[in-house]
Amino acid sequence: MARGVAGFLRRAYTSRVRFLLSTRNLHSLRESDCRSLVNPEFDVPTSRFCSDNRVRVQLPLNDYRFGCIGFGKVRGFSSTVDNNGENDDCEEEESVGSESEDYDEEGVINELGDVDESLMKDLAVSETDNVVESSEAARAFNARCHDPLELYSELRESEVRCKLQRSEWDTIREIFGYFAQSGWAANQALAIYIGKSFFPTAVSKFREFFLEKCKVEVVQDLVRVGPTDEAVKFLFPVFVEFCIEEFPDEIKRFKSVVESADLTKPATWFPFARAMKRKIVYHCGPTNSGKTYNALQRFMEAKNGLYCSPLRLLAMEVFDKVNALGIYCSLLTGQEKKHVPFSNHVSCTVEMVSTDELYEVAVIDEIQMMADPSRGHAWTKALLGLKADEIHLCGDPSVLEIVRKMCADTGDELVEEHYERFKPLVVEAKTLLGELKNVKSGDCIVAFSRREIFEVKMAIEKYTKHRCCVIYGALPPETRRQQANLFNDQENEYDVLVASDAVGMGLNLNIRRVVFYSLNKYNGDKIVPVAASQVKQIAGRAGRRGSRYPDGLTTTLHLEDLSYLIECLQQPFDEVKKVGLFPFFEQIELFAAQVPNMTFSKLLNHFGKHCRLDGSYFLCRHDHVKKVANMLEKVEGLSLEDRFNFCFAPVNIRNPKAMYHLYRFASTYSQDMPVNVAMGMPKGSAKNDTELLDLESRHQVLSMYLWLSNQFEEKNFPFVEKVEAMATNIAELLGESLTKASWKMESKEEILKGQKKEERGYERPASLIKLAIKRKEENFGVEGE
Ligand SMILES: Nc1ncnc2c1ncn2[C@@H]1O[C@H](COP(=O)(O)OP(=O)(O)OP(=O)(O)O)[C@@H](O)[C@H]1O
Ligand SMILES: [Mg+2]
Repeated sequence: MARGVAGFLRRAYTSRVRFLLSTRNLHSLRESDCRSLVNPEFDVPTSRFCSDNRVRVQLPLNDYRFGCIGFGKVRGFSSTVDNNGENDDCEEEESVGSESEDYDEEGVINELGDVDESLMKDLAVSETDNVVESSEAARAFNARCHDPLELYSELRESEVRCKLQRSEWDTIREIFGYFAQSGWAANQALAIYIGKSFFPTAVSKFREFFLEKCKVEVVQDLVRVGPTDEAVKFLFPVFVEFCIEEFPDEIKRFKSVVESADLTKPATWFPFARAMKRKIVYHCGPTNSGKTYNALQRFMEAKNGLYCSPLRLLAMEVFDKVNALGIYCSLLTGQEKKHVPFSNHVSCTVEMVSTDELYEVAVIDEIQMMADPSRGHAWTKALLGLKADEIHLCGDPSVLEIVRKMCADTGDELVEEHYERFKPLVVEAKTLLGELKNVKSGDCIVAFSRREIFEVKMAIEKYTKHRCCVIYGALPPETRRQQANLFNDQENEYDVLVASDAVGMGLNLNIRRVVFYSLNKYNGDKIVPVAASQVKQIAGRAGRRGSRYPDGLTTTLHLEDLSYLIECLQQPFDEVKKVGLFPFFEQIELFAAQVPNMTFSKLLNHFGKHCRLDGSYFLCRHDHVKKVANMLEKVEGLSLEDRFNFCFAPVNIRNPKAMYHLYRFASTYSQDMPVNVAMGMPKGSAKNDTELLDLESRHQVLSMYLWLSNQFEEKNFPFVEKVEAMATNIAELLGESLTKASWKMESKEEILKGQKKEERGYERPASLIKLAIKRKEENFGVEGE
């Protein structure tokens, strides 16, 4: 018995046939009636009469069909409808080879690729309530046997314009207005490749046509029904016929666009991986349970292997660790390629995964990142595309179910290994009672903004004997590593770490206790509570096996945050329903050919609007790519591929200096000239926050240059060595600056000096003291911007 979408399609379809039957008597039921349901011109069904006087409609192989906007694997079904149209007499059967069983209703997606619940609702309503039959006016209307197809033919041939009264005219206008607003009709129209953007135009032309040609009695019947769903459902088949005849070019164009934005069945994008018999081992468990350790054991045993890391820092950590154990291993990140002679092992960042090489063992760390809204596609691609006999996935249980599903799709063998934490993480109920002077040696204070991090560091160093190292996202990995080493090393006075969520993934640090300074975070748009999964990840840095403090503790600075911390730690992992995807350049190129003369940013928008995805996948966010694309619009002479590469360069779009340099790189490149960094070296370490920010952004520019040098030819980016040396020096200066940092953070006014208000993006939270007072007053209200 078909379930999910197939069943749903069948219900929707049967209901439609029933509707048709309810408007006609048996003797007038013809093949063309079925054609009004699904048009053969668009590869939809063939229909025929059976000898038992029943009409059988066979839906052939196609994914995008009338009556349902389902994409994907449903290969077809047949529906046999009894001539009296009654439910009990309805016989349904599934065509041979239907794959509908493993499909679910999530596969019903709209033009934007989201599940369209209104469609589901609409169709469910048409199934259960049979609106047509429930309405008096509609029944009378149907009784008059307006066959939509016949009506259409009549309208086409008619040359008389009927005379309408003012009130009739108004009602008809309302009916067409209602039609144009109908989500149901817009969704249904997609099946004949009338896109949502074209739908209103099509309806408006249809109205003109209808009013021009229609017979007065039909109009009067319609007026009686009024602007209702019944009227829409009656008019729709006529509209379909009209569109097919009137807009063949638009339909053809939209069909090509839709087909070229097809992201369904991503497993089939990697035929070599599909040809292999891969074994997937899922190391599934909470933080600090030995997942990565065990996967790496297998990696090191193999004759060749690939380790895919979520962070450059972690890729470096594995690179160092594995080489130290005598296994030659190279390093590959967007910015650096360190080839170790005779190495058969590679430690890389997940974005750098090559699906061309063959490996015995590959490790994909933090596999739950497949669900990351922006970067998820890199993990999905690695899992689907890696050519490795054995792939070890390390991650929490949130993606276990979807990995099972993906393995069933790819035909890979899945072995699950479940882990428990080495030691339970203990929550300290006392908290720091709002006083940073209560910090202890081995504490890691976690804050979610750069300003908070420095305020905490300054306060601790001013009021206690402790010294602090800092780790946050804008620091180069080399500096983060230097700070982590400084903190891990017991031979110095740096015994407290102040960090952002940049410490959250996989790192092994000598942390005794993780203290959340706050549990709110700016998400690029507004301030929101930190997600439970992230809280767990970060808290899981405390008490790592083999560290100085194998018993982990966690708590908050403020007592009022404690309950949220406990809630997060107790929450089971949410099951991930969808994982990220993003098109390859070749797919974008194919799509671009269908929509010529479109700017790159519009092209990406358009792709996002029209792409088709299976129910288990979502299209990753690419807002920052679009922002870069907009900026680079003025740069002429870049090929689509060049533009694609420049737009994906790692750049902080809120940093005008970095954006300026990216623009300059692209325009120099477009003139086929060697790209230079055109940036001097600072004289020494930073003496204040402005200088520190300057060092950070200089490093970001250099890092971007190195990344681009790996995407383009050497002749275009010839100064790699010089830039590498500069980047190393700046990372060192940053390290020095951080260890010496003791300046007062600048006020908001000072920071804003020379910067327009709207450019500053994130408004940093108030100072430590002000924030504490505010919190007490508000009793931990979540603040938005
Ligand atoms: N069998 C083992 N023998 C010795 N040390 C181990 C063993 N298993 C794990 N460790 C050590 O325990 C620490 C945590 O292990 P690991 O990094 O593998 O945890 P994890 O489950 O991957 O955590 P996370 O989810 O935070 O990445 C590491 O320092 C690792 O070297
Ligand atoms: Mg790990």
